[in-house]
Order: sequence, then C-alpha cells, then structure tokens
Amino acid sequence: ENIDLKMIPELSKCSVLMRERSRVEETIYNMQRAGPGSLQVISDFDMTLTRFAYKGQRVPTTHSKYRSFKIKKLLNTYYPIEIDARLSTEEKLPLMVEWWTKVHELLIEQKIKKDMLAQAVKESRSMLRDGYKVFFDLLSEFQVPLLIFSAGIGDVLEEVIRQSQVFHPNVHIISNYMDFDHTVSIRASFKGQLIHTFNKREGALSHAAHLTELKGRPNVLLLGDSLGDLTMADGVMNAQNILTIGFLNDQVEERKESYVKSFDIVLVNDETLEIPNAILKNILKTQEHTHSL
Ligand SMILES: Nc1ccn([C@@H]2O[C@H](COP(=O)(O)O)[C@@H](O)[C@H]2O)c(=O)n1
Repeated sequence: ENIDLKMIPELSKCSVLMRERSRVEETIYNMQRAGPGSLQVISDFDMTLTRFAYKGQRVPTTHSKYRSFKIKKLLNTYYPIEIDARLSTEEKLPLMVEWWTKVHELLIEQKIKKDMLAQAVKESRSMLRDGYKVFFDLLSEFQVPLLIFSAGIGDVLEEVIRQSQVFHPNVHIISNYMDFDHTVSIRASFKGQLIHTFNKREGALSHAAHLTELKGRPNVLLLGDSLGDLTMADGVMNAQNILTIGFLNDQVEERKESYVKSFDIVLVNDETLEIPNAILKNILKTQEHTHSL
C-alpha cells in the first residue's frame, strides 16, 4: 500500500526529478504511518538550508562571511573541484582538506572576535531558503529533531538561524566551531576534527550516532546539496526509512545523472524549501498515524 503522490501536488513540478517514484511513495507512506515520534531530519546547511543564489549573485556561505581577497581566491580555485563531476571523491578528498585547512588558517589570522560575529552576520547577505520558517517551525511544533550537519562554520551558522528566529530547542548542530580564547587576547582557532564536504560519514559515526535526542527515531528525511551529504545518516542506528532530497544548484547538466542515481528526489535550481515542507506536512499533519496507534 502506497500513498498517492497526487496528495503532494508539489512533487509534480518539472523541477522535481525522481529515479523511482514508487520508492518515494512507499517511503513517505511508511513515515506517515510511523508518525512524528519516529522521524528525524538531517540537513546540510550551506546551499541546502541557505539559498545558492539571489538575483543572479551567489549568496555567501558561512565561510565567506569573512571574505577576504585570499579566501575568495581559494574559493575560485577549489569550488570548481568540489563540484567537478569528472573527478572521484577520492581524488577530491586531499584537495578539500587542503582548501579547508588554508581557509581556517586565514580566518585564524583575521583574529575574529566573538562579539563581532553577530554584527558580521547582520551585515552579510546570508539568506535562508524561502519557506525556512515553515520548515523550522513545523519540526519544532511536532518535536522532530533537526540535525544540521555542516562543513561550514558552526558559530556563524548558529548566528544565522538565531537572527532568523528559528533556533528552536529541537535544533542540533555538528559543524566546525571556532575556539575563542578570552584569557590571553581574543584569538580564534578551530575545535575538534575538521569537517569538510566529503568526510561527513566520520562525523556521523563519531558524533551524530551518540546524540540521545536522535535515538529511537529510525525514519530520516535527509537534505543536502552534495553527494558527500548522503553519508550524513550513516550514524543512524537501525534505520528503517530514509528519504533523501538533493538540491542541484550548479553544473546542472553535468551532474544531473549522478544526482538522480544517488538522491531519491532531486530539486533542480529550486531556491525554496517548498518540496521538503510539502513532504513534512504530509508526514506530520496526516491523521493516519493516530489511527494506527
Ligand atoms: N572556504 C570555503 C569552504 C567551503 N565553502 C563552501 O561551504 C560548503 C560547506 O558547508 P555545508 O554546510 O554545505 O556542509 C561547501 O559546500 C563549500 O562549497 C566555502 O564557501 N568556502
């Protein structure tokens, strides 16, 4: 027994691609039956919860809030490598570590002050995707944990969602955090193990797997914009139903095939959270699960 996807008319839009429609139907149906208590949402941040572009211009990522000429130069060198469909993940890995390490060093050199962070975010052009409020508020209302798993900068990410007034208690974050040292001079280094686009599996196993708030929730809605994001649910114990949604923001023709092969639902050049919201409303607002109790 499956749900009828006509119940979610948004999925018929031409920007929505599905490899196996019946699998999507079955997974949403299973999630609906199991109800909110079985669900967790795991999402990437930059270019997944935030917009990729606005009015033809790239929206800054958490790293680029502190944009300097050198950081921009690194972005121009390494971002094309990150999204190059002709390179394997193995080939990209050392280059990603190199990129993140260099940028973190540059950020440390900038001697960022913790109390200047809020102002920096306020002045930046950071933008969550349209529909973000519905997304965050809905998950909060139904007490569904949202794990934001980001290779960006945690302190900046937190400030973006705080200023957007959606940093609800059900939000949990795994990211790269700056280590502010207030005792000597205010100086920043980074805490813990580096997270980049293609090592999220390690973070999922070492951190996400131990978050008590996520335990006993075998159904996962996963949102990402990179193939590396697909490993974010690898730490989920006894997973039952995983529905993956991939935002294909850039290099669309070159990457379409691999995205459709890898994600259950692919959203092409969609700057909104309309589709995840429609699916969540269907899963959470249906009365089905109450009948099955
Ligand atoms: N110096 C850098 C390094 C990375 N990025 C981009 O940020 C994204 C990582 O954050 P997620 O929340 O998406 O995990 C990554 O995809 C890079 O493109 C950057 O802008 N500058």
